Amino acid sequence: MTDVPASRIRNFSIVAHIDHGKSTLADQLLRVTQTVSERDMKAQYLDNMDLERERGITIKLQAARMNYNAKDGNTYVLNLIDTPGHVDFSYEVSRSLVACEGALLVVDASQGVEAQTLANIYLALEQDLEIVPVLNKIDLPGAEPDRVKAEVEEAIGLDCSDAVLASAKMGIGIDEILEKIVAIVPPPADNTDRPLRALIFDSYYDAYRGVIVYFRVVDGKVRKGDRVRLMASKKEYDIDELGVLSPTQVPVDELHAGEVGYFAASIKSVEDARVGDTIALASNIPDEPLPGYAEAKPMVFCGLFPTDSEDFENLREALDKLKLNDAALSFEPETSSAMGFGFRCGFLGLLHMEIVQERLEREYDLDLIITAPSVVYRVTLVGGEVIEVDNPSQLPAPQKREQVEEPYIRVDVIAPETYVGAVMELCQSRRGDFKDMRYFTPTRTTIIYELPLAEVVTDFFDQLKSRTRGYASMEYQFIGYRVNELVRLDVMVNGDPVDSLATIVHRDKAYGVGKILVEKLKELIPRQQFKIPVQAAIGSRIIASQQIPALRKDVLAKCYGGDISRKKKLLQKQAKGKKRMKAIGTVDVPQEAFMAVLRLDQ
Ligand SMILES: Nc1nc2c(ncn2[C@@H]2O[C@H](COP(=O)(O)OP(=O)(O)OP(=O)(O)O)[C@@H](O)[C@H]2O)c(=O)[nH]1
Repeated sequence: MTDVPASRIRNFSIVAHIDHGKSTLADQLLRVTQTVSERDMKAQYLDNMDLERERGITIKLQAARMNYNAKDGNTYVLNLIDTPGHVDFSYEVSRSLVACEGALLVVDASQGVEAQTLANIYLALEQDLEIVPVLNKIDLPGAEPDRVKAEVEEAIGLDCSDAVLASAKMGIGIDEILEKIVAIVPPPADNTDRPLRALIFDSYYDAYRGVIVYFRVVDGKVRKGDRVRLMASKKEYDIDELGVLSPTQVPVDELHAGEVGYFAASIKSVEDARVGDTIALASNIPDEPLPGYAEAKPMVFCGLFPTDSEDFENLREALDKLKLNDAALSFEPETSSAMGFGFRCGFLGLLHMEIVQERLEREYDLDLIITAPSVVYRVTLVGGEVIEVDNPSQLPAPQKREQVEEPYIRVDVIAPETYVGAVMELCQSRRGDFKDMRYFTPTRTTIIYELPLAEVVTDFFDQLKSRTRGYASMEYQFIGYRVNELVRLDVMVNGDPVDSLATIVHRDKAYGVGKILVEKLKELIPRQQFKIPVQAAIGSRIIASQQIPALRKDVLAKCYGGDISRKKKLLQKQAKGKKRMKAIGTVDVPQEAFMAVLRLDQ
């Protein structure tokens, strides 16, 4: 199985915007090459996590090896390396692209170029990959292949005269795609004589065999039983099992330069075999690792607290388990005066955060209070020391600090031109700096802004979607830290400061935010037997205040007459609120209150 010459190997990935049909096309390739029998063919074979399937997004990338009998009479080994499609994971996207020589660019012929089409294709072009353009969904009545071809040419500068017109759903154009892969994607360089260097492009934790490492051999060869060194982590292991992915794991004895496969070596956690690391032979370590290893750094943090403090240990266990399989997740214990014991967790981005939260609740049955996400601030203290603050309540007092810097991102929004005004208004209101706007067709534009990440981790994406009726797509990229006039806004409930409600805001926005925040909290915190003051403060200065009136005997009394639907709504609201509450002093505060700061526009 491994005696294929490099000239008969093609390594490629598929890049596409979400929903443009990447998984459906991958299924078809597996089907047509008979890699997976019709009987075993589950829909969307490559997306095998439940959560992924439900959300219809690809999170973990995977690989599949296919044998293709081409029209030239030769059999080729095609390695498909699946790339995750979402913005949070662009680091993983670029790792998997490094493992390839070419990429299929899949664009929905009824939709056209979207933000992630552009972001992913730029990553591919940066790696000098050969691109095979594919216009998918040509079976749809709304498909406009000629218009979309022109769009791709204009936006990316890629010749589309030869683009494949395909329908992954109907199985149209699949043979043509396979032939194009053989013709256009270059074979890997035959570097089998060099010392082993292989790139890890994915890994996952298996309870029985330890971490399964997916890799591409760039130089040299690797055999079962070899002792390997992971160059970044400097750890060494003996390979217990080596194999290829077709797409189930099939053991082999040896893999050489250009091939893609997996190994197991009783590695305890994915942290020890991180994506992007270089595998070498312990007995023959090359001078340089493969380029480009960078640790994925958490950008967004939030607090996770069990509603029932008895669940703290269960939460720790659950996080430990998730961490085995997710090197990018970070967490450490956090003690909050208001919330008790919990964990401060770091994520690559918002989607990553949502997925982890959902898993904890779903797979581990934990009832959690989640605090509003925060970015990492860089604070220079008086005296020059620089510290990182990922928890607003820990921002040192003004007299102790010299300056505060916050992370900035570049956001590329693609939208029909009718929504340009709406997009710009949103970005302006989030402290954005306008950078550029470009029409790539008479009716579609890219709008580029630089924005503080903190303004985007709130409800930016939801707002963008609702203000453009779902027609805009976006992509973001971290560009560095900038100094700003930032202050900490504290919140007091019934006179007690609630550290988990503290937030960092721009000085110019502090009054507005404080005012709306206390109004929101007044709505969200259920009435109790006594009056509850809710206040927002900067330092010792109260800048806004509201009072939650004491409970009347019958909460439904205020619903006049027979307005049953309003009554129902109120009861539902109460039932929902009851589910997740945290007692802060004598006041029960519901989950929604901790997220109130994110929804100030509504
Ligand atoms: N009509 C039509 N629908 C298609 C075609 N290809 C895919 N679809 C549908 O488009 C939707 C999205 O397809 P997927 O293959 O899940 O898209 P994807 O790009 O893998 O999405 P992510 O995994 O989220 O990145 C599904 O409902 C598919 O059935 C096609 O050629 N024609």
